[in-house]
Amino acid sequence: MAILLDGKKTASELNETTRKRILKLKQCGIVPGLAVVIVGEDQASQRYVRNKHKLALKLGMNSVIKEVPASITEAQLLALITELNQDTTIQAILVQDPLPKHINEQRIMQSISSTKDVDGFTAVNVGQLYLNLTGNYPVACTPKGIMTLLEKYDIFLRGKKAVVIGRSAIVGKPMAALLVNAGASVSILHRYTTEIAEYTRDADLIISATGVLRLLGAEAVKPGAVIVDVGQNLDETGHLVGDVDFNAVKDKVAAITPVPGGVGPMTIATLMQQTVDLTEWGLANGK
Ligand SMILES: Nc1nc(=O)c2c([nH]1)NC[C@@H]1CN(c3ccc(C(=O)N[C@@H](CCC(=O)O)C(=O)O)cc3)C=[N+]21
Ligand SMILES: [Mg+2]
Repeated sequence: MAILLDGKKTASELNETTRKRILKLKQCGIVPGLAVVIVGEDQASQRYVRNKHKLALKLGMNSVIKEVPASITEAQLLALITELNQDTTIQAILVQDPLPKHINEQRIMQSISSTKDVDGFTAVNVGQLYLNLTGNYPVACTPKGIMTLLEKYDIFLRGKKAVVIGRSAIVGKPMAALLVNAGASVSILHRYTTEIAEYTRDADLIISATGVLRLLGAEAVKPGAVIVDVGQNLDETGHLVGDVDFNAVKDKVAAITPVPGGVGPMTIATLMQQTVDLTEWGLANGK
């Protein structure tokens, strides 16, 4: 059986550090504030947002949820973001993806102040990541959380063959940038890749973020590979599972993230970590 990359445990350790940082800030009269904007009533999104809210409160931060109907106009949503950009009690803003089709998602995400962009979605923050600049800037929470998890388990990346499946702005692209910056050789696969297994069979590290049930089985992975599963799919029995056929690969690979209890909790813990980062960075700039 492979080593389980325990995201639940690693996240709770990270959350403990975050809680202490918040305690210190509060002793100076500063309370980190996270605003989460949720548009419409998508079931999964509502559950994620509730979980984030509960954790934020537990760690002692100020958590604000802005729930708006799916019928909101783009102009109204832009006005809400402007309001949050100017709100001095809010240090971090997250607009829950996906947004309704009548709203231009990029226009909304790019309207978030780059100094409050806790997801690292704005062009200036993406650019800093891509250029591997040193200094303080937020990075997309799921890929950053994955890097924290790989580090925790001493997974060596320099010179390794990594395959990222999925090219989204939220996971695949920032994940690939982080891995390249860490010295891995990275292939980004996506819906137009004709033969995924051609790449994954040779990979030392596979990050799958597709939402396709059982995308990868035993024949698609190399013995001793490390598997990170970002998928959140429901199987035929209604259980939450990833993209990878866990039971089929677990005795072949060296390490694998479980779903649930792998990447998901790391994403939320990283969101909390970066809310405190943004708060502290704002202080350093005298804001
Ligand atoms: N602006 C934005 N930033 C995001 O980071 C973002 C987003 N929009 N939209 C949706 C996706 C998805 N996402 C998840 C976070 C935690 C779990 C998570 O905690 N999963 C648990 C299971 C939770 C359950 O019970 O369903 C686990 O895997 O153990 C899952 C998915 C963040 N996202
Ligand atoms: Mg994709």
